[in-house]
Amino acid sequence: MFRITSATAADLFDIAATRRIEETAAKALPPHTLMQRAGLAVARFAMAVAPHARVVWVACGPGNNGGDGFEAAAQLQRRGFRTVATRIGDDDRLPADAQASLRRAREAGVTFAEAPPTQYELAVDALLGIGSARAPSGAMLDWLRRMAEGTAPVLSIDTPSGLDADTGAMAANYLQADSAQARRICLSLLTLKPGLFSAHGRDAAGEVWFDDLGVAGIVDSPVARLPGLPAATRRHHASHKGSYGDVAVIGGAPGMAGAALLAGSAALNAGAGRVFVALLDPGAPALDQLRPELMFRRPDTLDLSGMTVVSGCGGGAAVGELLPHILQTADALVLDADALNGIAADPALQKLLKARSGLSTVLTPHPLEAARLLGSNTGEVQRNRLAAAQDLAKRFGAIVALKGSGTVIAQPDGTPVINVTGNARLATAGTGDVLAGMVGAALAARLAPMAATCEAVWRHGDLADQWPEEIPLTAGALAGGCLPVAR
Ligand SMILES: NC(=O)C1=CN([C@@H]2O[C@H](COP(=O)(O)OP(=O)(O)OC[C@H]3O[C@@H](n4cnc5c(N)ncnc54)[C@H](OP(=O)(O)O)[C@@H]3O)[C@@H](O)[C@H]2O)[C@@H](O)CC1
Ligand SMILES: [K+]
Repeated sequence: MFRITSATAADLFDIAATRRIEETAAKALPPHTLMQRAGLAVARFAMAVAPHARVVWVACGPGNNGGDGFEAAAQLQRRGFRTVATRIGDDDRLPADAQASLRRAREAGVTFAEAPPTQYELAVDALLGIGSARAPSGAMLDWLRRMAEGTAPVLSIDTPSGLDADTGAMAANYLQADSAQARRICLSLLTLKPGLFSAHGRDAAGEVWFDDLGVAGIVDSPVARLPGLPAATRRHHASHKGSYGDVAVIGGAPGMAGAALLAGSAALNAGAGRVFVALLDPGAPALDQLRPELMFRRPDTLDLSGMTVVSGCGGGAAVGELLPHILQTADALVLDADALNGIAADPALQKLLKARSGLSTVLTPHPLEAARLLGSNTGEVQRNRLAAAQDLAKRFGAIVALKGSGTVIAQPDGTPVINVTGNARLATAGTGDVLAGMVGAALAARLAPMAATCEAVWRHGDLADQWPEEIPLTAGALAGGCLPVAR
């Protein structure tokens, strides 16, 4: 059993694969073994989370997730914890494994109650796991709300109830209330699921822990993976600024120069050899006094053929006119914000983007920009972030970093990555420009496009995670805090 952190590299399996893995493992073991292991793992974990609990409330659902709950309740009761179970569902409709665990809970002396205890020190959510089929309602929803709004920690078995383990979508968001305050922990069993790390998954699951139930040697294909720590890249002593590449930031229409400067300064701090800034505002000053290293050029004077171009960044509609040239000549390319909107609105630009397939091209849309490129809407994108990012990557032959809670990095072929660094403090203007600049620097340093994007996204989120609480996180400060890709 271990905790998932930003350093964890791991495969993620969808519900279908998890069921296949469970079936194969169950066949190789005596009946009921997996559920007993699951219940024991949960009970041990519960004791570590709340060692002094006088009452543990276990809310059990009508399927095998509820079975894991009965089993955990039995184990806790046997270890001297007063355990109160509330349950949804009829005895005779329970799956066989769950029926066996229900009997064991009764034999162990677990208290079965109609309503939750008024006082408890730990709540165990065993209502729904990967079999969640619709929005929780009635007593189930009441209990989930009560847990979320209580002060005792909530331990979700396998998945938070009602969460789609494939997508992280929540059919009924019982966490939306401002009163939701409980510490949340999820113990994922057998496999780690992508929905725990994307969309609503992060908020619903809280801390994620994993127990493989002793089932090793999984042969199924993962649907995504957690990337783990970026590989450390060393700078050779005999290197020069040319070794780390040129980045050209093209953006900054009138009134938006700041976006381009943020991307430029992030690229510089992230280690690019030289950074050129081509502002689309003819009246913009040709020097940043605070960053004299940034070299200002007119967009039409830059030879993009040997450069990594970062485009978008406050480019407004003006960037659209330059995009045909950029798409056809940039050596490596990061497209963000206005560049993506320009492409979404123009089939000719889409054709030019597709024609770059095989070259280094990275798109960094937020969900609305992704929706425009896909011709769908934000709700649709958020309902299945993995699928949306993969669809975009395939459609345009590019690496796609779909930003948001659990940024998804997809490639045209190959397993996508879900990034686990970052937090809501990044939800402020300009942080996307900083990310685009960081990706640009990583591409300019000749990292492969997928690795460059994963690394930049990880570092960008990690900066926010390490940010001191008492210091405001602004995009400018974030750009200033970037560390070089290679050190
Ligand atoms: N077998 C084993 O040994 C092991 C099993 N494991 C555990 O099993 C879990 C998967 O079990 P599962 O397949 O039974 O699904 P589960 O999540 O319990 O729910 C299905 C039930 O809920 C019902 N239902 C659905 N939505 C509902 C709603 N909104 N409101 C009310 N009811 C709703 C649905 O009813 P129906 O849709 O048929 O009407 C059905 O009755 C997995 O997550 C893990 O915890 C692992 O520990 C490994 C060992
Ligand atoms: K659960």
